[in-house]
Amino acid sequence: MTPSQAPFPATRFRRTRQSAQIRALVQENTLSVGDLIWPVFLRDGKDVREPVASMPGVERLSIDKVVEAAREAASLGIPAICLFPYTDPSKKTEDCAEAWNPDNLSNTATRAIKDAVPDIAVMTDVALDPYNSLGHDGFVVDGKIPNDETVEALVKQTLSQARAGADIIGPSDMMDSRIGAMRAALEAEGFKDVMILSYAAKYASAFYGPFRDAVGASGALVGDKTTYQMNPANSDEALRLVERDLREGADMVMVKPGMPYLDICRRVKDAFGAPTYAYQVSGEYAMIAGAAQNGWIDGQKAMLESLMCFKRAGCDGVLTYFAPQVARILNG
Ligand SMILES: NCc1[nH]cc(CCC(=O)O)c1CC(=O)O
Repeated sequence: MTPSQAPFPATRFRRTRQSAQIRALVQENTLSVGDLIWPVFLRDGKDVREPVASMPGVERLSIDKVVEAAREAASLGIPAICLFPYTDPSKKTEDCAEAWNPDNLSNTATRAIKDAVPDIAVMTDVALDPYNSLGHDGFVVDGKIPNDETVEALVKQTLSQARAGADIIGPSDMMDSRIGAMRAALEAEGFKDVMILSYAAKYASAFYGPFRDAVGASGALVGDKTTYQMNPANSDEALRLVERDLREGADMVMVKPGMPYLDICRRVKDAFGAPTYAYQVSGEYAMIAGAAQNGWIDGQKAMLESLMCFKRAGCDGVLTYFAPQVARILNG
């Protein structure tokens, strides 16, 4: 499209900005509650709400509390909640077997939410890091992360989540070929309607720091994740990964982190037109919430602006820790 306009003064751009009513008429994008996926942190116990120090306003919730949270989210109109477990360190092992335990925290919470709150979609996380004593998303063998052995484990984890009732499976591990393997296993077990939202373009990012605190993986992690997560310098590679994952059967794709990667969101949406999501990650949340707490920015305005920008960049939706807060504002 080539924008065309008459020269000044026939064209005065400020004419279409002169009042709230006129600005509303020419607004190109909208943010709505239906765009939100709410990531929440789980922990064991009962009646527990435990603040996450590096994410002001975010708490780890025991299962009874997460059911309450899901009920509230559903009543606000939030379509999906995404579960991340804080695993007791005594359950973390090098073989990561807790990841596919049918009764692990994530699967137990999924069943509890699906029972009590049928009208919210449950998304789960596929990766070994919450269960790995070495903190990586895959197995660690001789200091390396073996791809194919890890994919076998991710498939077991996927099936345990589908059996627990997960609606959307979110592989965040960045192993090659996992989408195809997961899709085939889901199909073979009759889970034809279980969706896959692939973390297709996931970058090795410093913005995940507070999340690793929240799930207790910071202390455990040996080394970094640069042999499987993407180099922040790359953009063409993101398109190749998205194409690969769509061809393997992903229903939806994600770019992660969000705000520093809006150019990737736009390229992905333009190139494939697939349902495209961004993850406004823990460090992005912490920057806004932390600055707001100090009185350095208007937290509410910054939150709304940041989320609108994802829509402008072509995203169909956003995973954001701000979901309930923003839903309350949007609902008036
Ligand atoms: N499988 C790990 C995982 N899943 C979601 C996040 C980050 C989310 C956030 O920072 O909010 C991470 C962190 C990582 O890759 O180390």
